[in-house]
Amino acid sequence: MSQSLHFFTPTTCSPNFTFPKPSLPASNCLFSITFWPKSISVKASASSDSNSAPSSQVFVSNNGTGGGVLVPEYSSLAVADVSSIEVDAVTEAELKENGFRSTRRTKLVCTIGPATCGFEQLEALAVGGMNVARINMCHGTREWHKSVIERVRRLNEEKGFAVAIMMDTEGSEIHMGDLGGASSAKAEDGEIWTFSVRAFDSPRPERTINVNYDGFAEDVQVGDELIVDGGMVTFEVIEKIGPDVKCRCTDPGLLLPRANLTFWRDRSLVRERNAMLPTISSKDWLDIDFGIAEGVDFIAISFVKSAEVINHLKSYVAARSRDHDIAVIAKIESIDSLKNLDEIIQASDGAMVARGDLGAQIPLEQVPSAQQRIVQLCRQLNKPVIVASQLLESMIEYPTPTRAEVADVSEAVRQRADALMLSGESAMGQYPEKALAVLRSVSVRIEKWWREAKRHEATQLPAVGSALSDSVSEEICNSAAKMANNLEVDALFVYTKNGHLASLLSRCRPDCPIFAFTTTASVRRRLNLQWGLMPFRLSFSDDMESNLNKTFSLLKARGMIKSGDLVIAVSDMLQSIQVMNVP
Ligand SMILES: Nc1ncnc2c1ncn2[C@@H]1O[C@H](COP(=O)(O)OP(=O)(O)O)[C@@H](O)[C@H]1O
Ligand SMILES: C=C(OP(=O)(O)O)C(=O)O
Ligand SMILES: [K+]
Ligand SMILES: [Mg+2]
Repeated sequence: MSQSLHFFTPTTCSPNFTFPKPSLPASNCLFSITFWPKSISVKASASSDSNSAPSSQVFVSNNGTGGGVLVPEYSSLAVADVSSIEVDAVTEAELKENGFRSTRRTKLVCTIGPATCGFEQLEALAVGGMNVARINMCHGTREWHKSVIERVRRLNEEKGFAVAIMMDTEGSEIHMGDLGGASSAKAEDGEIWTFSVRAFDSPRPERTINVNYDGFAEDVQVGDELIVDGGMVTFEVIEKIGPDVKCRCTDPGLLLPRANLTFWRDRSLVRERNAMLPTISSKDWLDIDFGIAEGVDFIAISFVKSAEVINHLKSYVAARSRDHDIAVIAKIESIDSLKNLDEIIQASDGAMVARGDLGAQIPLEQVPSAQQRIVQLCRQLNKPVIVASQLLESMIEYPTPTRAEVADVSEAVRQRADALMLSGESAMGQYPEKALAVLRSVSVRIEKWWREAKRHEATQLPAVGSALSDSVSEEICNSAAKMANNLEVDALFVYTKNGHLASLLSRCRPDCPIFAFTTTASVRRRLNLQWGLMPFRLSFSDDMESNLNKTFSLLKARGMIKSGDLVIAVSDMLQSIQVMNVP
């Protein structure tokens, strides 16, 4: 026997629309609930017939201009063409082997570098759970990045993955040159190194470092502390000779190509000049044009200072990428981005807690509270959030993580961030797949622990949109997620064209996985960054009865669901909630 609950929202109907009586008995329908502007009426009906006789449904169009009655045909569980739903083999295997409950909800982003740029290496990462591949425009040539994008795309096409591409801009940060081809250089305690804006002949003279910022020698003062990569190596400025700045190493360590540089005076970051640099440099604009032309899914903007630059970029992108949306992610990695956090996140399509540079700009002990604040705010404003940098730093060199790293990953999962990111671990480390496996297993374990402990957060999610139709969507998703937890359903199904309803469900962080059905490959890839969403590509109609029957038969044919599984479905064509057992 199956059941269904319908929530209808006549408030968004045209004025002369009249509601027909539901024709009963409906196929899988035991209850229908209708939301009226001032009252709620509940109708109950029962059917012993579990064969799929369709029900009449009242639907309300999502733009609030129309409505009508759908009487689906008696077609339903016909032979399914199992190829007409796109899902990757990993999700499929995960569902078949472990069932709904144990699927991973936290998404994983891998930075692609020399260690992972080959097709087989990329495939291994996709099989290992990579949801988003990040290319960092600080490093490598555009041709190199183009080849990575092409390989990921081929992987998606040939193997059914929905790995999204995130392009990360260089930004106007001050950084070192590329060490003349060396993979690293060791700076020892007390050594004198020269930092200069002069380009050196190759081979690079010993203990010299090129700096990309012309104002460098002018800006630093004798006595300043020069911090490489947020503290991997520290120098003290001892002398300035024209364009050359002589520094003594005070904290030894490994210098990596293009490592970020900050300088501190009297224990605080010198940022006056930095604040004058543009967020998006001329080189970044060329990279952005490249990203648009290549059809990347996300553009992450480094060193965002204000919402203005996000709005500027979003309108630029919207005017140039007509055929598919590119989401703009704000990287929170500077003092200014923390100051203007609310407006920046409000303007963006998502955010990244870029702890690498953030930890070089604020005292390290303030990074955890900043992370928590950013993650919470993103959740409230319904924007996906990525926790990035040094999650498993030691795994660049070693095959197992430190206990402290596992605790850090657990904390990010416990905060219910949408995604975790690998940087050097996957770009140039010795154990990219092992690092990914650690993120995967820690995520699954902590998520399970959270559910078992029934730690549903008490936090009330504030309203996101202001229009009535937005509020209706939010209420539907909040209610559906709550019902899913209370009824312990196996899965939530969401049918969404632009992905909005899926993100609202994800925001509720329900106990069960969310199967998100969408019609385009680009929306499917974008949804792959969001917590708990399993994105499928499927063509569907405005007729929910036939959509559900089609989905059930396709998923059953692939062994991803079975008769009797309890499912709650919501859709953005028909603002309703339906509860049913898979027939
Ligand atoms: N496309 C690339 N080509 C060469 N090396 C790369 C590339 N992407 C990343 N790397 C290497 O991986 C390291 C970590 O990557 P990431 O965290 O993205 O950069 P960064 O250290 O500059 O913040 C980089 O420092 C660099 O050594
Ligand atoms: C993710 C970060 O940015 P990038 O790796 O580009 O410096 C960071 O600073 O933490
Ligand atoms: K970057
Ligand atoms: Mg950074």
